[in-house]
Amino acid sequence: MESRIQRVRDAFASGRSRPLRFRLQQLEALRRMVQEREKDILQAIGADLCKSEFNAYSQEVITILGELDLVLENLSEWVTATPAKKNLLTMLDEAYVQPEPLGVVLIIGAWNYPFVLTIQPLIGAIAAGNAVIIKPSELSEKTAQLLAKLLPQYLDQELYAVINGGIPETTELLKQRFDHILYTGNTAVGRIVMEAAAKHLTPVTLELGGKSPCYIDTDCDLDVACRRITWGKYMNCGQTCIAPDYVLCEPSLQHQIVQKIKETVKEFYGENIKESPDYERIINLRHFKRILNLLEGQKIAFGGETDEATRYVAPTILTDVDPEARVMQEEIFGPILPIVPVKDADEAIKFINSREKPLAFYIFSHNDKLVRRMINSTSSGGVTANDVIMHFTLSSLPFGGVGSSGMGAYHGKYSFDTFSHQRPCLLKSLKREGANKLRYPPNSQSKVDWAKFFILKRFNRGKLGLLLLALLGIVAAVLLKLRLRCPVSSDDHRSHGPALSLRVRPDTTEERSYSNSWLPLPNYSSVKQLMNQSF
Ligand SMILES: NC(=O)C1=CN([C@@H]2O[C@H](COP(=O)(O)OP(=O)(O)OC[C@H]3O[C@@H](n4cnc5c(N)ncnc54)[C@H](O)[C@@H]3O)[C@@H](O)[C@H]2O)C=CC1
Ligand SMILES: CCCCCCC(=O)O
Repeated sequence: MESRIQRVRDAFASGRSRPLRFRLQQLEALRRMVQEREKDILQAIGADLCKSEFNAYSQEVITILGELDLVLENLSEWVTATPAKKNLLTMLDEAYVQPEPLGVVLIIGAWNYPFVLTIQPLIGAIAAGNAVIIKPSELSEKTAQLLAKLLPQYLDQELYAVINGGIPETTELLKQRFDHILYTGNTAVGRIVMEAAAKHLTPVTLELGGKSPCYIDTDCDLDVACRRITWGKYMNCGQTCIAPDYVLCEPSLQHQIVQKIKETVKEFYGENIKESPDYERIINLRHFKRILNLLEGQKIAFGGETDEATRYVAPTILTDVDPEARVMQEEIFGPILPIVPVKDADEAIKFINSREKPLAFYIFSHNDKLVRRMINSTSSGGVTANDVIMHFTLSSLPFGGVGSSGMGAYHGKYSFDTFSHQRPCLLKSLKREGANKLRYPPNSQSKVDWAKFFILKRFNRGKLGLLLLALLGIVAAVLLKLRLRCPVSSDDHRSHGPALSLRVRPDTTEERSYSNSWLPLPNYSSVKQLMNQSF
């Protein structure tokens, strides 16, 4: 394993993952893979989770194709250095922030959406110019095998490697040094990952789980709310990290909610749910038994049927659930929806805040003020109001947890940022040494005054020189502003302005032409004179 990772590290050290052109090529190859091998991908997901091709496509493949389109369209902008604000001391220098790849990234995927949860972070890591070790979940075995077969056929084999295996292999993998680890899975293993990462001071993104609450207000269209909740709760047989875990509502709503969800389940999955191609199964026997245990001693208002042979658990609703019950202590990750009655929204807020911070929070209400109040009085990885799951699908939003539901975020530009180091660069010239005198010893009150002026923009009114300098500074700033606003002739070497002169892409680094001579400071020599007099 060590030598495998070393090969990936060597490939990264060769520098070939860095040029924008290369990154785009790899991402295009990945898109080709998804398009050309769509059938294989859908079949593997289907075999792992008993999922129809339609569902595998709309829950997983579509997300990846959308993410690839977005990244391919925007990457050239994201890799570009951003000019940074300067102060009086650095106004003649160049200051910019250049995103750079971190190095070798480890991506550990989970089984519940085995394709999207592995490939979506991979897209971000490639986009940011990294080399990647991909460790798919061993529980979604078919998808893991397919990824190990397909990715090397389309991507650079040395830079991107798939390592398959179970806990022993992952444990071994975690002993190695990486430059970033993105782990998706349960909170307990999240701790193991973070501990292993700490040994190498490796930064981590932890995409964990938790119990995502769903508050239903009395001022709400219950038909719509229950349809959306039914969709998000029973999709993938409840095995969705941001599924609404439980419902909080006033006692009077309980019965209606049960009725409406019951009707919707029939509408979605027909009379015989077991026969529905849209209803999945629990991933394995261990999880099946775990979910069964959660039902013990509970009031089942709907569903509750199970079949061990096929790992079927019917869409189920529990009512009047005691907050201390086991089903309210751990993430359910199955098709069971407990309803916990609360007096009102304030009690719901207290309830949520008394527990670990969840991955998602959902609120259904016509009352916009209440929606905002509940958002502002709670904390969670993400929020969707009047729907569930949907914030995951918007790649302009960062996706991730907070507190015990995780740390860091990804999706779209946020993935690029997660896998990049934002490198601050200040490029000075060896000239203009006079201006630097004030920071060299021996120090004096006069130098401190100058430093105050340059850095804090404060000056001692008693000192005429400084006052004059302040005026000059203002004149310089006004001139600078005017220059930025006014069009300049094309033969003027200063016509590019600061923003353009700083737009650098990784494969065109050699073309850097940031000239800092565009900055007008006609009074520089008088400033210098003044400074020299004063020191
Ligand atoms: N925040 C998010 O984006 C998501 C979070 N999740 C959370 O993941 C959980 C379900 O996934 P799991 O059953 O944990 O998935 P899992 O059993 O597939 O484990 C995830 C990964 O951790 C590795 N792993 C497992 N045990 C390990 C150990 N002892 N040491 C080292 N590595 C180990 C596995 O090899 C696998 O690649 C739920 O809590 C769910 O909420 C799931 C999907 C998305
Ligand atoms: C519609 C696709 C949702 C995927 C969400 C991934 C997860 O929450 O486990």
